[in-house]
Amino acid sequence: MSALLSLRNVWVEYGDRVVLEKVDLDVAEGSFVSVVGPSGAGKSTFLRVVLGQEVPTSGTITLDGQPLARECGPDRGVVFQRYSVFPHLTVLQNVMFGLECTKAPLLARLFGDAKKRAADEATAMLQAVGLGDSLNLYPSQMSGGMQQRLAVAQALIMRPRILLLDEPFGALDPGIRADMHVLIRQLWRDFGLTVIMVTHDIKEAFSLGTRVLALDKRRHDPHAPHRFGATAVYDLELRKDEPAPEPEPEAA
Ligand SMILES: Nc1ncnc2c1ncn2[C@@H]1O[C@H](COP(=O)(O)OP(=O)(O)OP(=O)(O)O)[C@@H](O)[C@H]1O
Repeated sequence: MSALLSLRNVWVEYGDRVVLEKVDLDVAEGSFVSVVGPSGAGKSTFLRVVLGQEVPTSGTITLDGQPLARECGPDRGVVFQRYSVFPHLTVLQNVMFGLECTKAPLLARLFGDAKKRAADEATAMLQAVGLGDSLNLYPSQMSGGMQQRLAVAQALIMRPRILLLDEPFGALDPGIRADMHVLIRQLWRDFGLTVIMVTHDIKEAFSLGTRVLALDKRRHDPHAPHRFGATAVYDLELRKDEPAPEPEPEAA
């Protein structure tokens, strides 16, 4: 199967500081790639490059065989650790906003039948993430877990080719985090998603991912720690089909 996303000899450097070096990677459609690595290894930089927020110093990235567009389009969805929802919009408006921006780029507003169709589509997506009863709430009226569900719905409504998750559950309490694990696996299966998730939680990386990628420096110069960057030092293909079931919570 040809790769959905390919990185070839990708380097990211800031002045004389090398953050990523020689990253070569193929991500198959339908895979769930967990990215782990020590703090400062360049995991978020890697995501920003795939998102298009950052242009690599050298190397090529293709999505569906095409060079990655400079600006992030609807082909890439993203959910960050901190809530990226609009506080002044209701849950439903937050999810409709992306559709309105795409379908009515000048006004970012839809009317009549087009608006009704967008509302129906957004409502269905909100039901899929478990917020079907919260359409008219504002983000400030919701828990952190609910806001992350909303952020996931916002990303998925654009039907991205690839979903990027940057520590999406890092700020959540353990119980809520477990609920989010169940949700994201279900969405991954139901929507046939391709996911790249950065996490500090090794257990999370292995329980959710079909593949675990570790970014770290292969070479280290103690006299010039910035001289070498991180690359994929481990690349473990776990399962072809679907992740293992969520482990039972540990007894207190
Ligand atoms: N715009 C920038 N200019 C200079 N250095 C940068 C820039 N962005 C990131 N860096 C450096 O690149 C390195 C990698 O940062 P990055 O945030 O990608 O690491 P990370 O693995 O995601 O870290 P963490 O796990 O702590 O979130 C860090 O040393 C950081 O200081």
